[in-house]
Amino acid sequence: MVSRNRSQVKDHLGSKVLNHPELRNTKATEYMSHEEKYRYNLSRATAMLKLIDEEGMDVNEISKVMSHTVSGFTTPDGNPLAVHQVMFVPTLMNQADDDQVSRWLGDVFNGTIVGTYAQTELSHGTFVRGLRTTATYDPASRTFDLHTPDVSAAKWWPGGLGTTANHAVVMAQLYTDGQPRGIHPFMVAIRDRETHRPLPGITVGEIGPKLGQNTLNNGYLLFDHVKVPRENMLMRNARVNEDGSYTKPSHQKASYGTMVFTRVAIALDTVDALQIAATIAARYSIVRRQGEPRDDGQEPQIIDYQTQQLKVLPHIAACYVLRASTARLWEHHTHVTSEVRGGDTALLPELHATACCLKALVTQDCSEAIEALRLSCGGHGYMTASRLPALYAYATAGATYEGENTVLLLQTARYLVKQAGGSHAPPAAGSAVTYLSRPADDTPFAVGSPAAYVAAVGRVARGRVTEVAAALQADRQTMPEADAWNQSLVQLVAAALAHGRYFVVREFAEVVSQQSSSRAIQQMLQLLFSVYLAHAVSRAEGDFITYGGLTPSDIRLNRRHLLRLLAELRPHMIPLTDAFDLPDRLINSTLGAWDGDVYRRMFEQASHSPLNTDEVPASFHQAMLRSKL
Ligand SMILES: CC/C=C/C/C=C\C/C=C\C/C=C\C/C=C\C/C=C\CC/C=C/C(=O)SCCNC(=O)CCNC(=O)[C@H](O)C(C)(C)COP(=O)(O)OP(=O)(O)OC[C@H]1O[C@@H](n2cnc3c(N)ncnc32)[C@H](O)[C@@H]1OP(=O)(O)O
Ligand SMILES: Cc1cc2nc3c(=O)[nH]c(=O)nc-3n(C[C@H](O)[C@H](O)[C@H](O)COP(=O)(O)OP(=O)(O)OC[C@H]3O[C@@H](n4cnc5c(N)ncnc54)[C@H](O)[C@@H]3O)c2cc1C
Repeated sequence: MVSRNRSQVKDHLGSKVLNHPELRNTKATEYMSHEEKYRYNLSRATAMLKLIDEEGMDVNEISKVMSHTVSGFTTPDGNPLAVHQVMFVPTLMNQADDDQVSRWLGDVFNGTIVGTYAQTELSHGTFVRGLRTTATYDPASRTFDLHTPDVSAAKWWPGGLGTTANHAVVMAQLYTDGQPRGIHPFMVAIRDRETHRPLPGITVGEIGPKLGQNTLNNGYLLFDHVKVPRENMLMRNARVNEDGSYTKPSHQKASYGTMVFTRVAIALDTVDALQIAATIAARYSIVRRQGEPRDDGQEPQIIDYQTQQLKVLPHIAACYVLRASTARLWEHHTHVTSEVRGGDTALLPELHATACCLKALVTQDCSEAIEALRLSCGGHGYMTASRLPALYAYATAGATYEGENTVLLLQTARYLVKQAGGSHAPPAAGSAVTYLSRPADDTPFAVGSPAAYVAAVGRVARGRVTEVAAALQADRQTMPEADAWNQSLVQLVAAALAHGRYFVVREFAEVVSQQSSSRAIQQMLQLLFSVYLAHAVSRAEGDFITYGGLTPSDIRLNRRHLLRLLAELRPHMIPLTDAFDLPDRLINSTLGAWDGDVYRRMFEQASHSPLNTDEVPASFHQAMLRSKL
């Protein structure tokens, strides 16, 4: 399979990280101050960056060492250099022209330039066209004037901006020749390279605590008529010439390319967080015994409760299915990007539509799944030391950043309804939307046949898309476009998710059919796929009756089938999570260690509480006794 499926930690790079002299020794950060946590995470992030540079890693290797599996170990509270690595560097590589690349990349790679991607403003994140930071070109001085008109246009959120970056790619409204030209990227120095002080005209700082990822170092940034040389507009796509004349990009959304890349990376990466959570919950569900003793005199392992199996096992299947389909999306992105660089943008619209819906589907599924897995660990899952709260905080952030999920699903829906209505360029060979222009797959539904399930998932997607496309078309005859669109929003989102589900299951079906290494592996993949499919039907029974061709009796049969499959999967649960190849140091959970020694670990972590240092803490005298007086 694809490179991301190789062991991430037992290979050369993974073990380099785990055994690196500046990384191998970790500290518990729970009781550190905000500043101490930042310093700890930053120094580890810097060591990682040096390692990436020393090893000369390519993008696939970087994706492994930056993955949540590894970065949860290197930077447990959020990587202040993540946006530098995942967005700033790729933006320069893909949107700067060759001269600019040679001007900046040396300093980026030697660590002199540390950057961020500054797009979102206080009042605009989703609606990128509405950003209000301006970049006005003056041919006389050959400079852009970057300006923040008022506080609502302050940049707000960029990772690493708070106190780490000295440069930013700033997305701003370009004005040249007196004309607005839309959003363009500018390379802007924001802090002095030597002193790290903000440069004249720049106001910059950190935005404050968040649900999680507190050392991502998100920041704010305002410009007071900051002059930026003409050569600092990133010019691989659009250009502003010295006289102020403007050359359009080859694709109107070329400057959104970094967002597409990051959406693909997030989809791939959020599965890492799910794998960790699933491993923790699986191991804990074996160790934990509670309830009326059985014939053997022992209380039951909680995993033997049917309800617990439903809480845990489908998410293990999801790890396999989502990992494979997102890895294939990653490969597809690499292919389309090289075509776009060669000037052929034909595949870009569909890549954008697919990246949007997979990023949304995966972050939504994974954050819901991680929360279910956390609940499956009862009270102990609520403890920070279980790691489950932090994994949830990580996954749910992915539902908002890089395009809020509803908004992204609406982008996919826009593409799908155009395809269904024939108003878009026809899809290329191998496209994921050809099913919309073909008759529905009428393979009869049969419990136990993955192919029949996949066909039903396809009918749901097709039914959802064609129905909402027709409703939209009808409304357009009687009301303005924006009202017609708003009238269908909920159904559009459902259609895009259904399309995403179909994409995922078709990709996995192909992975299973291509797998040839052993019959046992083939059978296990089939079982995992069957669990995923039966669970997908059980989560959306109404859809499968309405559009998928299932009868109420099929639905009842599927419910029983799912529970039977879970019982079949249960003995394989530990090998299946062990196969994620996550050493204890990377899991970093009191509940999820390999040896299952949960209760000792819980006491051990409690011993670190500063409130346990003295038998009677000073606060007793300072607060409680005083309040009694
Ligand atoms: C060297 C490198 C190494 C690498 C590292 C490698 C790997 C990393 C691996 C692991 C790490 C993984 C994950 C990272 C983990 C953590 C990350 C850390 C922090 C997160 C950082 C977060 C950053 C951000 O959030 S940045 C801000 C993101 N903001 C958004 O996403 C805003 C969302 N809004 C939009 O994108 C747009 O407003 C819009 C919704 C798309 C609408 O745009 P617009 O109004 O301009 O367009 P229209 O809707 O009118 O559509 C017109 C037309 O354009 C088409 N379109 C739109 N976008 C695109 C596109 N991008 N590409 C192609 N086409 C596009 C649209 O479909 C319409 O087409 P039609 O007219 O034909 O219908
Ligand atoms: C942890 C984190 C890190 C981030 N890092 C960065 C970064 O490095 N750089 C950067 O530039 N930005 C960053 N962001 C900002 C992020 O990209 C935005 O927050 C995100 O794109 C969502 O935009 P918003 O905040 O404007 O949400 P809003 O758009 O205000 O969303 C609020 C609600 O409005 C709904 N809504 C909005 N528009 C529509 C619509 N057209 N149709 C239907 N519903 C709609 C949404 O669905 C949502 O329910 C980060 C955010 C977070 C949380």
